[in-house]
Amino acid sequence: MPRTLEGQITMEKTPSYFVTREAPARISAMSKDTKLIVVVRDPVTRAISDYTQTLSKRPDIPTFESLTFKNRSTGLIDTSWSAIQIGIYAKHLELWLRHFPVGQMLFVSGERLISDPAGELGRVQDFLGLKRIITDKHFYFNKTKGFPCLKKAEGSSKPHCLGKTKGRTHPEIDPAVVQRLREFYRPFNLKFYQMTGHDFGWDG
Ligand SMILES: Nc1ncnc2c1ncn2[C@@H]1O[C@H](COP(=O)(O)OS(=O)(=O)O)[C@@H](OP(=O)(O)O)[C@H]1O
Repeated sequence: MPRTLEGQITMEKTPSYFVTREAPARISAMSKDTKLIVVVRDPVTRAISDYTQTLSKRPDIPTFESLTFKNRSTGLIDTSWSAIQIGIYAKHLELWLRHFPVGQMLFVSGERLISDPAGELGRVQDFLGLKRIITDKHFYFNKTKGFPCLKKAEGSSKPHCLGKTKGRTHPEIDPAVVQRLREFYRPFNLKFYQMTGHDFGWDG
């Protein structure tokens, strides 16, 4: 990490930190005052999104349905498959809470980041002790992309949407498999809501 002067904030983003066992101790050893921001979305949609990303690079992989189960007839989920394992947020969070107080972590809703980006970024700015510079007026909904985009990219006067790798169309998944995954995640989600003090609304 670069040196940070008084009045500056240094930010670092890596999707895998949250699920890397060594990360909490290492980050705490570097600076125990580090503020942590975690973006989470419905773990079922997350798993399908993860699969969609892999499929785009390796079109020959087995179906989502077959990778989900250790044994499809008994409904036993393969929790060693990373697309499934990453969504067990409560388990990952337990390891972080051994090193950081929960108040030093902000959990951003991936769903609200799409439905109300300015609102969710308002929470981020407050958490970081920043003025609310980014507001509703910075965003518009791009119908072609199907997502909110920036009216002006930084240092430019042109609108800016995220790239093609963000917001891909997901394949159709057998509804029974989706239902089984919802059942599987439910207790972990409820635990996660308790731990964070925030109901993300993934379980109806
Ligand atoms: N504004 C906007 N535009 C496009 N996409 C948006 C936006 N806000 C959130 N998202 C969601 O971000 C998802 C991709 O982010 P990732 O978490 O995969 O990114 S990363 O790999 O962790 O960097 C991506 O997931 P998929 O839809 O599954 O592709 C989007 O749903």
